Amino acid sequence: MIAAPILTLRDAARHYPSGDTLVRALDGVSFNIYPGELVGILGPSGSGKSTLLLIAGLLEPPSAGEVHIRGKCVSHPGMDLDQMRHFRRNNIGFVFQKANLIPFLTAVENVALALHIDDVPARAARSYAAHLLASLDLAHRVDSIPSRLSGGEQQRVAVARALATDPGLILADEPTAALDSVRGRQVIGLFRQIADERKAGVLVVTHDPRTLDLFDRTIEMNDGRIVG
Ligand SMILES: Nc1ncnc2c1ncn2[C@@H]1O[C@H](COP(=O)(O)OP(=O)(O)OP(=O)(O)O)[C@@H](O)[C@H]1O
Repeated sequence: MIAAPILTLRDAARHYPSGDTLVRALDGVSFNIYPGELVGILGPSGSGKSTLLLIAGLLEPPSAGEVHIRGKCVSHPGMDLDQMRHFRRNNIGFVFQKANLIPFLTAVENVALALHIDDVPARAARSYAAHLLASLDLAHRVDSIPSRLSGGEQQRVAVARALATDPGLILADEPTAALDSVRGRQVIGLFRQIADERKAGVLVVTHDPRTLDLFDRTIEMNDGRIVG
């Protein structure tokens, strides 16, 4: 039996007014992401990749169309923003180009913070955060502040933070752009492992052709549409 999709976009569009015209940043996009899949989003600058992540990540409602998570409609043009925030916090982890860690907190504190927001008691949050960091080969770095970590280590802490609430869906916007090829491959390798072991769906915007062999498939964008 084929598993149900974790994420579905159905004719999703996002338009921005610009003077007298409308910029069609996303122009009617439909696809499914299944649990355990690692999918790359490719396309030239301005093709709509980041907009697609904004809509799929429930950070903005679409101008038209729907977003479903595990078969439930969680975003459409009239959707309540508080409800979208609720679905986002319970289902989605984000990783960005820069790790954006809080500079005066240690690695373990940065990860545990994601759990404090969900009212997990401090000791349990710290213990789970340390466990997550250890699973990403950062056991020796739990008490280091970000400036003592390499770029690759900082990005692995950001991945641990994204995993803290055990989301079924991970969205990443150019997570390897600031890393050398070896560290970039490690980060995509980590996403591969997360998809395989946690059965999360992982969607990664990437310009990095060196890691494409690690993906199950790619979605190619141009002018706000899927072209391949
Ligand atoms: N808030 C906004 N207001 C107006 N236009 C926007 C807005 N956000 C995006 N756009 C436009 O929508 C189009 C798609 O932008 P988007 O950032 O999604 O592309 P991208 O493929 O992620 O580009 P890049 O690879 O350069 O990050 C572009 O023409 C952009 O200028």
